Amino acid sequence: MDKEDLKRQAAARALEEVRSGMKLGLGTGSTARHFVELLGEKVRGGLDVIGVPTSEVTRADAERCGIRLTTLDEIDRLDLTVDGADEVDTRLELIKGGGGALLREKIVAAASDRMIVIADESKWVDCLGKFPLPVEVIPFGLAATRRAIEKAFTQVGAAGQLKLRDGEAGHAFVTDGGHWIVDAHLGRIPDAPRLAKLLSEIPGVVEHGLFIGIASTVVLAGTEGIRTVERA
Ligand SMILES: O=C[C@H](O)[C@H](O)[C@H](O)COP(=O)(O)O
Repeated sequence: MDKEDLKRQAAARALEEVRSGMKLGLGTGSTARHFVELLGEKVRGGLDVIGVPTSEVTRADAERCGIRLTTLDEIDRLDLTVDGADEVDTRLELIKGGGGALLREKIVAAASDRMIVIADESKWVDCLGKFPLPVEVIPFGLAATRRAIEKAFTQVGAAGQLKLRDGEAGHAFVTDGGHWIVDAHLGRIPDAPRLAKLLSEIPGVVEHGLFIGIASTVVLAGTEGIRTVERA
């Protein structure tokens, strides 16, 4: 069984939580794409749901799958967001943003009554940080923002290289929101909740990939089967 099979299994389990009439947040990434595709099959079979996509890529996938879409300007709350993660720790805190969608993902997840994270077992970690932490920034004053981010790392006892994410043709990667991303190769994040707070206070930081206190449930698919972990 390869990793894509595991991702699809996790997505299928999350789909069991979806009922007609639900307003859904549709995540971004390869695991969330399995959920969107499986949801599309159910929609074509008569399931009546509406979704808010967390990226332009997911919008295109959802439209291709025939899922009705709306925005958070049209509806105020979502019943459930289903999304992937780059890392999930034992407290269900997350690193997200490996695909650059963290800002819209966090806005949508925060507007949802529940967030189910779907992942293959490789995403489950004891301590966040081995995956580089994405930090979404604006280009203006970037050197000052980088210095402030590095100071925040020091304050939580973390350290590592901060790298501007490359896009196409040698330009910086640009998010759906028109911002840039710096990835922090920290290795370990000793106090993720405190780092999240410190990063959020930096003027040039638009958002960061630490999702603290947001995920309700994680569905992990592994070679031994599927495990569901609820936030304590
Ligand atoms: O920006 C991308 C999102 O945060 C994804 O949910 C995350 O990177 C996980 O993606 P994948 O399911 O492809 O590992």
